[in-house]
Amino acid sequence: MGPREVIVHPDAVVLAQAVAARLLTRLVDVQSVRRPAHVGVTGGTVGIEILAAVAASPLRDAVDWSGVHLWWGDERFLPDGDPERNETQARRALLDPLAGALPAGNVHPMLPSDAPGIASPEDSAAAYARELAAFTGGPDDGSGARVPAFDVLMFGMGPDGHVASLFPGHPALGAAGTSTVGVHGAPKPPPERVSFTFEAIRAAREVWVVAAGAAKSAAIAAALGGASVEQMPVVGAVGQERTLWLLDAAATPAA
Ligand SMILES: O=C1O[C@H](COP(=O)(O)O)[C@@H](O)[C@H](O)[C@H]1O
Repeated sequence: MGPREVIVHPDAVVLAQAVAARLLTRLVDVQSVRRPAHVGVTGGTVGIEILAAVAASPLRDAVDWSGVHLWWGDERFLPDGDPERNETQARRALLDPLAGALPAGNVHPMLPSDAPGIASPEDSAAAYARELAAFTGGPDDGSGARVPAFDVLMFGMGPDGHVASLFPGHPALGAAGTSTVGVHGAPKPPPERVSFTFEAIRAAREVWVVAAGAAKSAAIAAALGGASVEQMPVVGAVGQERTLWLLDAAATPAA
């Protein structure tokens, strides 16, 4: 695992455009050497702006979307189509514009609260763990965090330093031996969520943390200053090959 790289862009609009361009370039590069590519997208303000910027970019046609699988690092445990679901927002921002290019079978949302057989965040988490394991190749021995080797796993960060739906001091931080965890009592609504575990996150080739706005700068300062994962979960989001923190100037603490 390499050192964390911090890249600062002037404002949130440029940040979203730059991350979109970076993502599209990464996909083109990956597709020149292997297929399929696996990407984890994020919800949140800047996360959805990035997806909209991807949809609006002429570079999107440089990617063969039939060779890309899209996943989510966390989801709000709500009914299908709820406007607060990360999936619903991503469909509007990116998936609907890509319809026809990105096969429906390549899109892997976490199951909503009203899906058949899903009664709890744990049910949805378990279903997602099975879906992830099906894309790892090799036999499923039913143990551990079995995930595809994500080419990019992207996360927003809350003002409290949460990443995915792993919140400071929350029991889900310690989930082990599995790729996903059901979350109850999240301090940010809705309280019930489904999240990747740190084991799943740390298996990614590249982890990108994206944050914009002055409300994030105290958490960034604490994380860069050596806060623990328990205090600032974002510090636990580390990739195998690369960890990028992509910030705007307002989120960047003064040197
Ligand atoms: O609830 C969530 O929040 C975070 C960060 O959101 P932001 O609006 O402060 O950028 C997001 O990354 C996560 O996916 C989402 O579920």
